[in-house]
Amino acid sequence: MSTALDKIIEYKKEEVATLKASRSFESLHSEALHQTPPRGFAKRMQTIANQDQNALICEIKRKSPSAGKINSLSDPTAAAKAYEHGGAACISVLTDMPSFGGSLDDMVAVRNAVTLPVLRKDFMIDVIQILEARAHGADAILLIMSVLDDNQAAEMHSFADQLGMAVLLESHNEEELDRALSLPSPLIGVNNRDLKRMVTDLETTVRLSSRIPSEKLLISESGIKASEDIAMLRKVGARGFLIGESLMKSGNIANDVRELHTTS
Ligand SMILES: O=P(O)(O)OC[C@@H](O)[C@@H](O)c1c[nH]c2ccccc12
Repeated sequence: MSTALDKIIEYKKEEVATLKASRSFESLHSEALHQTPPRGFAKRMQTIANQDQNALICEIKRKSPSAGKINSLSDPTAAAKAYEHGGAACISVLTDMPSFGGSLDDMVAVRNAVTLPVLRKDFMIDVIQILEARAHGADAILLIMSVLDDNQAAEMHSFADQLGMAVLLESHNEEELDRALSLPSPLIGVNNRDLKRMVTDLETTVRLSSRIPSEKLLISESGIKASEDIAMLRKVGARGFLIGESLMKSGNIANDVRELHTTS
């Protein structure tokens, strides 16, 4: 049976083919090299985590396969500024249009509106998407272990390294996590949401946490709504948190970010 994730990967392959047909690797590469330098995404996450505080990656998204419509968000920069004021470490912007209603234009606008490092959140299956991300100013990318084999993950990781970008490695089970841990990035995301079945369970972070060595930063992703969630996840060592839906639906984003940021 094909899952929501399978469908996304199918149209990503088409998007990549369209991109390759419209842009040469060389011209995109030169654009990427002429961009404003990357902001230190991993450094900022680690500095905050090392102070025993919560390093929040706050996310901009309009809709999702699991939640449906979240926020019509006529101006994503207003939310981004509120994230910054509330004390977010970094910002993630969904750039996938069909399933999440986002775009590279959103990401560019957000990055121009804040001083925080910005992650291009999309389904990366080819190095050209990383080049495209940097050419639009992205400071970091997400690599989802379940959609990449070891060779692809290693190749894409080192390509991002060469461009000076940070890499957030996402896993959802033991096998994916062990593969992520063998790569150099310190940013180890555990997605509490099963992208195949679209069910979310914070216990995923709890279960996988013991496998993560102390030199890596555990970032718990998805389904985080309240201070109690953060307090529980901190107990198993998480100091990084990726939060979207609950903040996008908040009536006072900056306040909510501040509360989550300072939860101990
Ligand atoms: O909106 P939430 O439940 O707070 O989750 C944010 C983020 O973790 C989620 O958007 C996400 C995590 N990994 C992904 C991969 C692709 C798309 C989306 C995601």
